[in-house]
Amino acid sequence: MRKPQLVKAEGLPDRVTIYEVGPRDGLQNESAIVDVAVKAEFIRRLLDAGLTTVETTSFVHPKWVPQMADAAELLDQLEIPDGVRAPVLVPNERGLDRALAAGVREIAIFASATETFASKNLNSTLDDQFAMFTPTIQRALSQGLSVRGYVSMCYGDPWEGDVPIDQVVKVGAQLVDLGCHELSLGDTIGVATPGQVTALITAFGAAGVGVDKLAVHFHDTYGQALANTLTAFREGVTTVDSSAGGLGGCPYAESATGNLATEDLLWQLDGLGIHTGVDLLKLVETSTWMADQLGKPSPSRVVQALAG
Ligand SMILES: CC(C)(COP(=O)([O-])OP(=O)([O-])OC[C@H]1O[C@@H](n2cnc3c(N)ncnc32)[C@H](O)[C@@H]1OP(=O)([O-])[O-])[C@@H](O)C(=O)NCCC(=O)NCCSC(=O)C[C@@](C)(O)CC(=O)[O-]
Repeated sequence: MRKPQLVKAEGLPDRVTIYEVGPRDGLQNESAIVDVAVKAEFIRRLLDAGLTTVETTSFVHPKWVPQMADAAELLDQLEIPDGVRAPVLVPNERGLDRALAAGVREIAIFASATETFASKNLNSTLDDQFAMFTPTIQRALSQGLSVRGYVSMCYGDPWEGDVPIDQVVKVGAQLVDLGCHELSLGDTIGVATPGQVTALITAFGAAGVGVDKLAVHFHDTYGQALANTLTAFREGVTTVDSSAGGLGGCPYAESATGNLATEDLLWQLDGLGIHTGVDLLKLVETSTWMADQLGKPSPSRVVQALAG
């Protein structure tokens, strides 16, 4: 299999953690509901490819996202090896109850930076969403779980347009204050450009949330995801969300397309000599297998170039 030529560049980290979201962010957006056994096999293959952080599913209301209704059954079919992080998305205390019953050790809370998306995605408001998150995070922490926080619509919102940077920072800083160990900045509809990325990371730094706490999460709607990710690395971020095969989207933001593909990210990181511990060939095989299961080709450019 072809590999990128290794040429290092200045000002980049030596290693990066890939936070794989394909089984959750990817499969939540498939119109057909994927069989639970296929989901479990997908996750096993991702782990076998060397990914050590895989967001497996979500404990949201099954009527809101029927694709994730099998969360408990899926976790029951998985054995998570020592040293692997397998977080799940949880919006509220009911979701936390279900996650705890399934033996989960890490959850991810997801907040909106805009009023409209808080209403559409959480049936809440910008302020009231914290009435849901606060007791959920507090109880999760008291049970020894670690909690990641997402902020969605950081760089643009399909209904409200530009999103004030202060509004994003306010929501994110509140999540960190509540005890989130990591904050993932979501470009939910894939509109960000590199200048925005630098500005947002800088604004978080000024608010006391340093790059050691930040992760980036780009959708690739306008083809900017890799440029944005590289910008974030140059700013000192070392955790990046991506989705095997470029699966993804958000059912409550119609203009959201697939996430940054993990293979496209890996091609760049391997070329730059940045360590991830992930085997590109195995990942391409996994995404090709998953594309067969879904009956449609992977949107990842690297999967398309290397498969077959
Ligand atoms: C937040 C809610 C639950 C509010 O939904 P709601 O209808 O306002 O909930 P409620 O609190 O009023 O409760 C109504 C009923 O739902 C039940 N209920 C309540 N919660 C749960 C639960 N967790 N699991 C199961 N059942 C639940 C609850 O028990 C009650 O049952 P009843 O008493 O009527 O029998 C709903 O809006 C929801 O589930 N939203 C999730 C939407 C979602 O999953 N979106 C995709 C993920 S976000 C994303 O993709 C973006 C991200 C993270 O990737 C980053 C980026 O790209 O930006």
